[in-house]
Amino acid sequence: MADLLSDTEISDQLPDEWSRDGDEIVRVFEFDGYLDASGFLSAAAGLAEDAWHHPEMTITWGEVEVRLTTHDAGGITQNDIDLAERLNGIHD
Ligand SMILES: C[C@H](O)[C@H](O)[C@H]1CNC2=NC(N)=NC(=O)C2=N1
Repeated sequence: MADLLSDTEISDQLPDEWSRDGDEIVRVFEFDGYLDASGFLSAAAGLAEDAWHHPEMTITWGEVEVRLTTHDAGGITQNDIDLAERLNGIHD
């Protein structure tokens, strides 16, 4: 199981456009419309399944909010940081 990151490690490693919210890291990805957002959601789900690390994702018109935490560890681990970077990679 992945170890919890320290506050310093989290702040040092937060990927671009992500922020910390307690025991989660969060980013709102923006899109031109609902179908673009849903396409991202589907691709993100594939990356999550591939990583076997699953975020909470909320889709609204033109936005997908992604929240990551490691449930097994009870907080933020390297798994969250790594998946956040991969999600940035399919959006930015
Ligand atoms: C049994 C355990 O829940 C699974 O191995 C995986 C599934 N996906 C997961 N996703 C997240 N975000 N945290 C986990 O701890 C986690 N665990």
